[in-house]
Amino acid sequence: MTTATNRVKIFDTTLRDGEQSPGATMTHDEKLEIAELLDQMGVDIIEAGFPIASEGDFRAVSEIAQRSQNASICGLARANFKDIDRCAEAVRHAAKPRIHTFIGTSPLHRAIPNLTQDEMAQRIHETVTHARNLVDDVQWSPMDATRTEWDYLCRVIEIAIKAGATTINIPDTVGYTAPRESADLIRRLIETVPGADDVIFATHCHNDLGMATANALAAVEGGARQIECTINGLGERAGNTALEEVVMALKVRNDIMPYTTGIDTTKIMNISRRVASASGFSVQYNKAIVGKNAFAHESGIHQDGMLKNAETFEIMRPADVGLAGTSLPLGKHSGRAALRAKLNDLGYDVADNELMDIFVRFKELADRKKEVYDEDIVALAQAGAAPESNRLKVKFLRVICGTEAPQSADLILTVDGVDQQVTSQGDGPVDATFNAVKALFPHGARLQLYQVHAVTEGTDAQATVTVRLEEDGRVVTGQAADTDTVVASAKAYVGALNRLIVRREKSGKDTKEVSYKDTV
Ligand SMILES: CC(=O)SCCNC(=O)CCNC(=O)[C@H](O)C(C)(C)COP(=O)(O)OP(=O)(O)OC[C@H]1O[C@@H](n2cnc3c(N)ncnc32)[C@H](O)[C@@H]1OP(=O)(O)O
Ligand SMILES: CC(C)C(=O)C(=O)O
Ligand SMILES: [Mg+2]
Repeated sequence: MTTATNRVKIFDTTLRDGEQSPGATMTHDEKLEIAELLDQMGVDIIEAGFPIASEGDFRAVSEIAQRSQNASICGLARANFKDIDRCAEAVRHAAKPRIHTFIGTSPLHRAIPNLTQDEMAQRIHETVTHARNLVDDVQWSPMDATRTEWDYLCRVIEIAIKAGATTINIPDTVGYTAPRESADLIRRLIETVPGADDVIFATHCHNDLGMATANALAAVEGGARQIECTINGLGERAGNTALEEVVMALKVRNDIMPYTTGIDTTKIMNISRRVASASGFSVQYNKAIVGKNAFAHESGIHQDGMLKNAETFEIMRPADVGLAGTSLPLGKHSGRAALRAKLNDLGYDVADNELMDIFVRFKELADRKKEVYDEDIVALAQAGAAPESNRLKVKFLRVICGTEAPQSADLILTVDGVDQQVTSQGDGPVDATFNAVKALFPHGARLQLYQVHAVTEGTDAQATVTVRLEEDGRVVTGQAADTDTVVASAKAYVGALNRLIVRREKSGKDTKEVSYKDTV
């Protein structure tokens, strides 16, 4: 039975082994919701808890058993009648109930209850027989199988099969094995143990050495037809095999691993997020399949490739795991192709020279900012380049501010191509800066509006500053964006003055009357 089929059963233990992670406890309602999602996504067996562990675990397993539509519902039990009876009681309402009983068979684990090999063998015979008298579907696990002596492992597995176990799970309890050994172990057990062909062999791997997924897949190649796993790889210590990883590996590399599962992979992202929020274990950004960056590309060369052909840098489609699409976040490593695509998305159809100008300012911004958001790009596109014809340009600004007044601003303003410098004081850094501008470019315009708007969230967000000036009925507005609010303020103010100069020229007013402060 074991290897005759290429269908691999998925046994999810998020609610049992996953919940054993310190700090990952889930509420009753969260467990019911996650079980429902697991059932809907096509998991074959849900290990819903350890019924003897607590009243809460018992209640969760019983209720999940009653509600489950498709999956077998399994509970865990130690090798004693009390645990097994409690487990049977919890799963009895399931359409397909399963008892999973286990005992540690390695020398280290045999020493804990201080049982001889014969005494433990006898205990296995009695407990599996007892479980099988209660339900038809019994899974037995020699805990720490990968550190159990070969002969003894074969002996106890044979006993469990003879006592009625229908699934033999081979746990790598402490994440000790490696892929070749994992495959060989299952293959040799199936070849050696009498009755092995009548049961399903399962693999249950932990990730202590980061090999849980590789070991589980290798076990399948060795003949295992059930993978025990958890959503997001949640589980004891470094976690268990991640469901999403083995399922997607079997799907994407079906050419070399021709096995199938019953999982609807488009439900992966949703359940991953739900488990993350219920357990409080957020998913690391670079986690395979479900990490925030698993389908995100920031580097220009990758983004350019993705825009031309998504297969260049993605081996699966985001939709296959339930994601709306690939994301091409803009950052310091991005190039023009992605910037243009983003501008187009945001409704800006820019000519090549405009793109070049925005790109230069975008790179300046990206060098200072962790992430460049859509709103930042809009701000860059709207602020526009300082035209070459502008008579005033902010070249340098340094402000001293803090609890001790007065605040001061050291400004170099390029006026008609000549750098002029002044240090001014004011009531706050913006006031000091505006005083400095006024000192270098005296004018009678009245400040009508000064407005600061944080473009995005975070302390490194760009500020967009709007300055509106009025002079002789002429109203001009300047706008600028920068991660430094005072720099944005200076640029917006100077931008408004440049527009004022243009308006004066257009209205025929002699600009010569504008006197520039002649200082260094
Ligand atoms: C590899 C795994 O994931 S194994 C599953 C681990 N999960 C858990 O332990 C979570 C739930 N556990 C619990 O709530 C508690 O440990 C309980 C309710 C099961 C037991 O609690 P307690 O009776 O207070 O025992 P405690 O946890 O201190 O020690 C475990 C006992 O189980 C025994 N034991 C451990 N595994 C097995 C087993 N497979 N079969 C029989 N007995 C076992 C130990 O020898 C020890 O027995 P002792 O009390 O006679 O010394
Ligand atoms: C209970 C068993 C199967 C287990 O979780 C392990 O050995 O890791
Ligand atoms: Mg485990």
